[in-house]
Amino acid sequence: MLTVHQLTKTFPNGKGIFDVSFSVQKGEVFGFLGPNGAGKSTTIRHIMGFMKPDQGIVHVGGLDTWSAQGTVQRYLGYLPGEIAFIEGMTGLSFLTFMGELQGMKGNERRDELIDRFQFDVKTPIRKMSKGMKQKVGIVAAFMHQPEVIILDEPTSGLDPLMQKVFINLVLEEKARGTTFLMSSHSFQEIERTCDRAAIIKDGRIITVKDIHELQSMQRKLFEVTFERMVDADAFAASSGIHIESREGLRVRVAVQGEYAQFLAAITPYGIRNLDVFTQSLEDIFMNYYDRKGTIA
Ligand SMILES: Nc1ncnc2c1ncn2[C@@H]1O[C@H](COP(=O)(O)OP(=O)(O)OP(=O)(O)O)[C@@H](O)[C@H]1O
Repeated sequence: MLTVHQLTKTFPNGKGIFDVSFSVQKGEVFGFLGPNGAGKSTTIRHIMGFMKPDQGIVHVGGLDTWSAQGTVQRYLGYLPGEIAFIEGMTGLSFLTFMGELQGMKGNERRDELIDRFQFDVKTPIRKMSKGMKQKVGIVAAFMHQPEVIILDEPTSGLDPLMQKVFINLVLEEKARGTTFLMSSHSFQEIERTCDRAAIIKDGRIITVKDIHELQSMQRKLFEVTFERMVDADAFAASSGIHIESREGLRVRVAVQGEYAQFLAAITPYGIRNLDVFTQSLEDIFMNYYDRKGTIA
């Protein structure tokens, strides 16, 4: 449904994207990850047909997004990283304007989405918080029910409740066969929605991974606070457990998949508290990259 083939764009300062290739199947949710300045937005702007590549091509539904810009736009929904709203508009006047551009028939879906995301459409956009503006942008990307939706950091600025509403909306659209490309920093969002994810660093794709493979690479850090110092000492001396750090009664253990072994190792002792920290998605990829030292 979406093919990015050997896409290259070099800016005058030497930065840009280089030989970027991946494809997204119909009904697939594809995550696009990478640190700041990695090239996510530049790739997305090419996918949208806003920039002419130096080399390479982007196809959506078999059409070249640069040369067939006008036609392709009708199949696409887009949430930019930073939305440029037109001065003086309210949420509703912006959505009406966008609906007309998209040739949208009927406002039922739009109004249903406004209702779900719970915001006052009559508020002037310049008076809206970042989160409210983001909600307007999400409604604009989804309301015309496009076949392909491109989202640049969709949940930035949304509170946890609204992040859930968003995730459910993506899953619902995915079930209807909508194709997604989504840049994100949130593991939860990627884990709950994506089938595969690519990471880009310094303008180059490092790897494309199935989400289950990604989950199995994820390390969790358990922080165990023991009741007694003697227990903490005994646990810290157990074999097969990877101790990250220790401060008195508090021991931090890194666990990657071997949960049963970890649970068996703490069971004999009195535990005052147990906390768990999840390694960020970027850390996983960065570790993977550092370990391999080569492009996978
Ligand atoms: N129009 C431009 N002119 C010159 N350099 C640019 C231009 N647009 C982007 N860049 C540079 O290209 C690189 C990739 O930028 P891009 O905005 O695509 O990154 P990103 O992955 O979206 O980052 P972020 O997570 O911060 O949004 C950066 O080094 C950026 O400074």
